[in-house]
Amino acid sequence: EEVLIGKAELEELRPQNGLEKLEDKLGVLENDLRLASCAKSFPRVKFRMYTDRKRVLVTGGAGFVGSHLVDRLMQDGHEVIVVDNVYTGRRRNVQHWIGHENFQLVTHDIVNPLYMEVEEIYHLASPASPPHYMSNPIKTLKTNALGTLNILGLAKRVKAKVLLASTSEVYGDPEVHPQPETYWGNVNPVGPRSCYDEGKRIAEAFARSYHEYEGVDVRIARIFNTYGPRMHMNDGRVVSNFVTQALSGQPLTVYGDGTQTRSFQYVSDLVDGLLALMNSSYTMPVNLGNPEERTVMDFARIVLGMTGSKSTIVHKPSVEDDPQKRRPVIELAKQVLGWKPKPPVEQVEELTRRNIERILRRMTDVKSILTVVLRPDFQVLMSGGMVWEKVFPFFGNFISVFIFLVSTFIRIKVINPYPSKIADNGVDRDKELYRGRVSIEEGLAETVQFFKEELDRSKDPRDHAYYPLESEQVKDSFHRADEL
Ligand SMILES: O=c1ccn([C@@H]2O[C@H](COP(=O)(O)OP(=O)(O)O[C@H]3OC[C@@H](O)[C@H](O)[C@H]3O)[C@@H](O)[C@H]2O)c(=O)[nH]1
Repeated sequence: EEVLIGKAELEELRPQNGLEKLEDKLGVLENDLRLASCAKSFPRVKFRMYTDRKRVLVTGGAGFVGSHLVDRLMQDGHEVIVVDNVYTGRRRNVQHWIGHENFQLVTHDIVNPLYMEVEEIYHLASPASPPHYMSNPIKTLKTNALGTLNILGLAKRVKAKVLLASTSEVYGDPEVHPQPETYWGNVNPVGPRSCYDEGKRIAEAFARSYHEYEGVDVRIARIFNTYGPRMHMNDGRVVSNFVTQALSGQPLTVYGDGTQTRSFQYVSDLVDGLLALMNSSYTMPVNLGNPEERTVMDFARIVLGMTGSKSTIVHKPSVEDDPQKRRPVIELAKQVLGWKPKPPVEQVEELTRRNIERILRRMTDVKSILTVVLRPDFQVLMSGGMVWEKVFPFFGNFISVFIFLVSTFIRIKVINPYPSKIADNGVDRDKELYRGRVSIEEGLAETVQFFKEELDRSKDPRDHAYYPLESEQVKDSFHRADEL
């Protein structure tokens, strides 16, 4: 009987025990869930062992070019330290990495020395837009001269490789066209642009001297006009000005007669070039730019066409010392880096290689065929008719042309003309990273979409985006902060 009672009691206890355990477990799960919902989700990064992971400093990493470079380094699994005074750069450009264990944002002005242990330095810090760098020429000179000195000093101490972001402006208003690296340039040393072009020229001279006399491993990139998402709306350069003006119905401001030329490269091409240069062993200057040259007037028309804007074009007085033509010779980059901006055909080949098998595998029923054919990259494939020729050897080309036309129409009219955009649900953080585009039109489409979102955001009173150049008081005190 005793045994029986014992059993009964045990039976009574068992479910209760089980329930308690279950409750405990639920509690733990609940907590996990709460933590998970608070936790920030980051774009995916490659995993690297610490032996294989580099510590990389990017000065100016919160800026337009810097932040795209940071994206690539982070995605590649490296540790990235951004040093930026967030003067013309913005926290928002790297917001999607803040809190990531591989990422650190340090607010610091490189005019003052800095001490940290790093293996590679991309030295991009400097205002780059003419109205910005002219707004305080002394500050611009100090950033490029003292700032570069500080960075080279740091590189020397910690034996880091350092890449200097120089500029096509070292060629001044060129008398040689297009410009090879061997051209010494035509710069006015006392003109309004001298703070920037002479600033960059002294930075190059510092870099070369540190290389020759101190053995610092240097790289020098002469960057030509670059555009893309994350340029600031009030940046003042031609791309951001024209696109913002076109989108808000303002007249496009062409300085002078608009016959001056520039060659525009999309930012992802530049990032490819910077990474290739760092990984090379070439220590002399290398041009990085897209040799496709256009007049400013042509560019205004392209922007009007792209945006479908009814804006007019007005002419403003020409800018003093404005270079009249600019186009890079990129033979050196091709030769020593194996780099050139990606032309459409190369991208198509790449897409073809990567996608053709996957696409064929997926086409099993009507729904899956539709899902696939509405993808923009698939449409690129379709135009060649390669896939359909494989499926239906005789009608292949007709089918491909038909599908291409219909799907392009649906994508543009019904779905979204700019498909790979920032995710608005905050789940797919990968989409915050901008991808390379296949032509100036597509690059511009990405840029236009970005500015559309910026314009909407700027109307939202909850947007606290802080931009020093827009506040007179901050601007003034900022300029005086390191007065000599
Ligand atoms: O609203 C505008 C802005 C600019 N422009 C013109 O468009 C051309 C391009 O001007 P941007 O201000 O975009 O750039 P710039 O080519 O003068 O300088 C650039 O050169 C290379 C980079 O290294 C530098 O960061 C950047 O200063 C100039 O001829 C300028 O006069 C306009 O016609 N209208």
